[in-house]
Amino acid sequence: MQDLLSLTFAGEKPVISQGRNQHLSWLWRDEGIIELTPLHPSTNMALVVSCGIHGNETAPIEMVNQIASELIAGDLPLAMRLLIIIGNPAAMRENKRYLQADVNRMFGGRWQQFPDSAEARRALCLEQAIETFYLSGSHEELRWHLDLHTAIRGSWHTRFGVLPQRDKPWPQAFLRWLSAAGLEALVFHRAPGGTYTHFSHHCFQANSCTLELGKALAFGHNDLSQFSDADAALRALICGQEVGADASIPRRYRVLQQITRLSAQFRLHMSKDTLNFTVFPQGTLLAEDGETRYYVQQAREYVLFPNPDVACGLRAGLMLVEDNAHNQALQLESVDERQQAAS
Ligand SMILES: O=C(O)CCC(=O)N[C@@H](CCC(=O)O)C(=O)O
Ligand SMILES: [Zn+2]
Repeated sequence: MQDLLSLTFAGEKPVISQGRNQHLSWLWRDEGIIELTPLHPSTNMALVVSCGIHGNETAPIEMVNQIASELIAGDLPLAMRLLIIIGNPAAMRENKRYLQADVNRMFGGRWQQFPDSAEARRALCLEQAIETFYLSGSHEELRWHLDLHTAIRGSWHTRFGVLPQRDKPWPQAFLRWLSAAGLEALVFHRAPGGTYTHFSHHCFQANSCTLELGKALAFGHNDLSQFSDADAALRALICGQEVGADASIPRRYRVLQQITRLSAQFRLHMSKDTLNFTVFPQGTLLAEDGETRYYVQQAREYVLFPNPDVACGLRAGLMLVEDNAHNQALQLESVDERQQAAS
């Protein structure tokens, strides 16, 4: 089979839509969606790896495509059922985050608010792909979903994870894998949302994480060596190998407030160069929108995903606080120390 990315980019299906090698059988489920089934499973995990939910976030697409090619060629063993997804092929062809509306705000049925939109149809297709995949396994299967993205801006933490809202602690094995993937920070949402990881976690109890790997660049301009730990951890997971326990422990942040763009009057008081995880002191005016003003409430808050150009009603930024009381052995210096040193 021609590789997943080339076919998806060309809007084509493989001539033969299924096949097998000494390790696995594979099935082309839909545009950019391949299901792989091991002939000799060694774990009871069902793993979804998605990328390209935003069409211009190309580094994870390149990384996942390489792994998919090796699996299909029989060069990589497979330990578990695996669903590989390129999320928004139409936007990917145009090197755009989205064409009409952000697919990663549409999950959990929110796509119904966008009648006649191709991206709403894709969101429904992506929901159904996960549902079919998870529900076709046994009840005992351990479900994981890794949704690979890149950030629009540079970040004080180059690689980080964003976890959906959950009322109990995340399993240690999952957190250990996220550390092994080279994530410097983990951000914990405190409210439900329309992302793919919220959907897979809340509807199917998957261990789900949005991985942010560097900054969005066009195909061919990515330095994948920055993500070698994530690549190695993904390959180890897929092959059923344990990841090492010697990785640095990621710093933890939780979402304290969301800045929402309410109207055309919205003004974000940050420069285009403000990095993710930049710290702001208490009382700073962050944004205003008519009568509504957003201030830093706690002694210090860190901004994530500041973006004044989102559609009205959507997130224009998140404000975070550090949450590291439990972390006895943090090996990374805090971004405050690095920001002080840089100023
Ligand atoms: O850099 C940005 O502004 C956005 C990068 C991105 O696409 N992030 C995801 C995070 C999803 C989550 O909260 O889990 C998104 O905005 O959809
Ligand atoms: Zn993204």
